[in-house]
Amino acid sequence: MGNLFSSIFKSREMRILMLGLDNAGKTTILYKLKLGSKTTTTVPTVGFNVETVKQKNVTFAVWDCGGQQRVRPLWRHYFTGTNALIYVVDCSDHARLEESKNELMRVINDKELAGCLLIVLANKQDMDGAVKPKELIESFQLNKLKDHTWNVVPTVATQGIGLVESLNWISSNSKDV
Ligand SMILES: Nc1nc2c(ncn2[C@@H]2O[C@H](COP(=O)(O)OP(=O)(O)OP(=O)(O)O)[C@@H](O)[C@H]2O)c(=O)[nH]1
Ligand SMILES: [Mg+2]
Repeated sequence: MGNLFSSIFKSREMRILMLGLDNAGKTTILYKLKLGSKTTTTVPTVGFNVETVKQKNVTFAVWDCGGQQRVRPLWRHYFTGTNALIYVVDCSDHARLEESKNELMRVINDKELAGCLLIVLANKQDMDGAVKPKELIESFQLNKLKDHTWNVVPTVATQGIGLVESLNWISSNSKDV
């Protein structure tokens, strides 16, 4: 009985790594999740931000790394122990979709991220001509990913649309925590 009780009510902790090109909306997402309706302005991240976000019985430690090209080599230092990768894409930035895809493939195939969940946020859906999740799946060829459970969620970070749903998808699809 004690075990049953604790397995139902025990709070879980998950380590979340958030990556994506500069200007994708990562820091906006982090603080929207942390602060809710309060609006925040962001500056390009040099280094990282980390915040804990509680959602139901899960505590997410969300690591938001700067995406500028010169700081991308730092990403790998945050891989160890990651339960889920949130990869943020600016869907209005057609010119850099290919670059974004290439960075994702480089990262997700790293041994340190073997078996972690992948959720791709198709962000900036409020912008005219934004690439839709279906098109993103095709251009990123996500169906070729065999070693990761993945999902694509449409988001508008500035309005908080799609963010809590993304955390819920992560907690309900994680096996080992
Ligand atoms: N229209 C629109 N703008 C957004 C959205 N999400 C973020 N932005 C804007 O995009 C810009 C960049 O957002 P950040 O959150 O700083 O981007 P970042 O991914 O953290 O960038 P780096 O720290 O340089 O890696 C800001 O001006 C945000 O207000 C969105 O869903 N729609
Ligand atoms: Mg940032």
